[in-house]
Amino acid sequence: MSTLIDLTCEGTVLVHSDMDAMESTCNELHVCNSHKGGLSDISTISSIVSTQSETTSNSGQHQLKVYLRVRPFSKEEMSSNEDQGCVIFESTQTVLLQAPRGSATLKSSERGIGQAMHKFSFSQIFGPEVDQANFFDGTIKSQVHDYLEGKNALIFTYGVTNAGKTHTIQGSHKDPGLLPRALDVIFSHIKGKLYDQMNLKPYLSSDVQFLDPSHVKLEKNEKAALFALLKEEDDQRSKADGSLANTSSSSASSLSFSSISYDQTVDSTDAASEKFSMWVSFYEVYNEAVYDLLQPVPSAKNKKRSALRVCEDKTGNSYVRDLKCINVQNSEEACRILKIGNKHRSAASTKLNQSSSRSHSIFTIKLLKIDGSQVQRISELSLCDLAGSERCNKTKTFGERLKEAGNINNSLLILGKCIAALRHHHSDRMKNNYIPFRESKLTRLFQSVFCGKGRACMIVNINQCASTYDETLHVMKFSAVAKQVVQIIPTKPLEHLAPRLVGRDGKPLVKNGIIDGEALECYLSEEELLDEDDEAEMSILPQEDLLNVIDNLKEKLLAERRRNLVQEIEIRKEMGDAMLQQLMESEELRSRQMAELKESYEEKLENTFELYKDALKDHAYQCALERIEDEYVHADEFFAEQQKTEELKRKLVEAEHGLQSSAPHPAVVTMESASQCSPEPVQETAADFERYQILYDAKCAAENLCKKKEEIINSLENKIEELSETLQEAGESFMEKSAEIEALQKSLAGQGLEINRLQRDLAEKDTLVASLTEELAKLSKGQTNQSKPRRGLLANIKESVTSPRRGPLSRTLRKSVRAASSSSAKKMPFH
Ligand SMILES: Nc1ncnc2c1ncn2[C@@H]1O[C@H](COP(=O)(O)OP(=O)(O)OP(=O)(O)O)[C@@H](O)[C@H]1O
Repeated sequence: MSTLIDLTCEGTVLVHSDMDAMESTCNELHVCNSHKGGLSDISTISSIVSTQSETTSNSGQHQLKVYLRVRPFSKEEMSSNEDQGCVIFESTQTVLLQAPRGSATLKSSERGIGQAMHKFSFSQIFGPEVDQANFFDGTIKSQVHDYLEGKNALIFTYGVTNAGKTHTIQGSHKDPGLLPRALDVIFSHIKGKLYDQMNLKPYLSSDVQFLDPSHVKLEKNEKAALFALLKEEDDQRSKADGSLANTSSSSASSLSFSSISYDQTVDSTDAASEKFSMWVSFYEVYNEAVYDLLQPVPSAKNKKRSALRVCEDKTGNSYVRDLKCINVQNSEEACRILKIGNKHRSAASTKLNQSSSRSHSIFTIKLLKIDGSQVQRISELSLCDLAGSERCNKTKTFGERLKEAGNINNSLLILGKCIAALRHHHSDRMKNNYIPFRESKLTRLFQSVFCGKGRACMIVNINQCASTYDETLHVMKFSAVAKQVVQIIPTKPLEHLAPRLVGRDGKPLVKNGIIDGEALECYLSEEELLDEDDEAEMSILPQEDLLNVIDNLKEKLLAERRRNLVQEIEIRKEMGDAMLQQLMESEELRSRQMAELKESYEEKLENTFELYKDALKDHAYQCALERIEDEYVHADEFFAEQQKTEELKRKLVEAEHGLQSSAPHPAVVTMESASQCSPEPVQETAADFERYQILYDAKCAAENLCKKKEEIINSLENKIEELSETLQEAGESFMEKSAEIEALQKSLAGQGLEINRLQRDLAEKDTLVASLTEELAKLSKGQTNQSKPRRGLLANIKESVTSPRRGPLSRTLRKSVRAASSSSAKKMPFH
């Protein structure tokens, strides 16, 4: 019976002090479950998570909302037997995953590693029957309302390729997804309150720039050029296709809002003088580079798109430098922007999805609330369609696709690490928990939201296909961790979150309500800001504190190294076991094959021998039969004839005797001599003569018959002689065949010897495997015993800190620590 693993908040809570929680095996989880009561940290986290409401609490803590969307099977999937009941809906919040036949999960569970069934819980689960409208209502609609009230939000989809992420975010012409629906709600709210000028534009992460008329003109031209580009491309396409229909590979390329009705349910308390200005941008993170999707793609083939830089402003919030931000006046314009961006998005056809998004795309909507000439607030809503989280083998990725997959996996790995670290962050804030936001572009862009600038919400997309079960399980484990993230959002907006009005040069225009001509150089480039900040941070710390920091880091590094070592040992052990198992299996297979081969050869040889023997017998028999048939005389007839001949011979002898005793010769007896004799003897002599004559004739006939019979006997004797010759020939050929058989038997014996030799080889290989295993065990033992810390990087750092005479301390220290932490982080594989 399969054991169930509970990944719900109420059941097991994943407990990992490190960031490799994504790699939690089912075994570990199962252990957690069975020792629930024994681990204090489990119950602590569990109580925080389970008692805390998912909605806003008084303390401003929000559990990250994680929604699950299960897409329906396609016709092709149904016909290829993908439906094997892998996903079982338990309730609107819990779902069971059952490993199908042939999946790696099932195979592992059969070997005693992990379980075949897993239970997961979500904020809400949406089955295949849920349409786009209901999905929007049940997920981000309330967040869009909050956004209209000035709260920032980030919505991102996560899942393997072909799971329905793009469908969820963008949807199709007939069935629009979250983004068009969110735009609809926003525009219905600001309808009639649109700020129709373009002179107030979002600047950096959360400020507003005042544009003079010449720049407003530039903005207008840029927007017109962008829409003209779309028209041009559409015209070209329709010329090529011969139709006006847009047949872009992206499902959302032909979006429109025709099927959405404006939602008027948002209560508006805004004053009549209040206006709204809306600006959108659309960009992608592809192969760890950021590209503006609203930037025309260079037509020349050898010309590359120019990548944009991710920078941070004074408040530490990330923004994409030089990203186009377009003012939109209605939903149709926003839709056209989305359409343009989709055309430039990096998509490719993979084995699993005809049009697979190979990048993370982010559509950002910035809403400015303007009262008179004052910008009261700026809020930001971002919808991120992450690239598929699949591993390379499933998608049959090679070359450029493989590089993409590597980058996709890496950024998702960092996202996973950040989420795993954030999970403990709310309860562990004072412990200076390191969250590796800076390790990927994607997480740098998400950082400010995860750190309290707004609310994040994750949508997990899965399909129910048996063939992608293992990947889906991985996604679900990721989401189980994400669900435990608690965001702390200040109930009152921080001072620095209020937008500042700046000029074209980025200098603040208003100070205490008055435009300040003495602008400050406060928005520096990323490097400048970072270097200076870090220098300051390090140099102002007293030496003692620095030593404490070093000790702390050293401890972390040691813990990291220990964990890596344990992981490595486990991997090595697993590999060794797998190798051994494989060798044993192949040996068994080979010896079985040998035995079968031997048996089949013997059988074949025996059959051939029997065949030869039978053929020989048959041949001899046939020859004999043919000859006998030609000359066949029945034995009875032969004996009867022989008897007759004997009888005649005997009669002849008797007649001859009779003749010799009565007269000299019947032929010389004359009539005179006959008349001289008494009448009685004369009569007797005539009768005798007649009798003798008859006997003589009979004798002659018998002699003829005998002659004939003798001839027959002679011919029979000849035949017998021939037959014995044939028999002799057959005997000789039999001898030849026997010799052949003997040779075959000898070759069989030779093969037997070869088999013995192979078996000896196998025995040698066995010994080799045993010695390798022993070596592996020794190696593992050696590594475990290698606890003695080496005098490494941190010791040197520490020494350099304690020594006052050493050079520029802070820079060296920072670089070393960065290098150490990045190298240790690199050692931790996500997948
Ligand atoms: N809820 C749904 N109802 C009906 N069809 C769906 C649903 N979700 C997805 N699909 C269909 O499934 C296919 C794959 O979806 P989609 O392209 O959105 O996947 P994806 O996860 O974005 O893939 P990738 O990561 O490769 O871009 C599409 O044909 C889409 O129309």
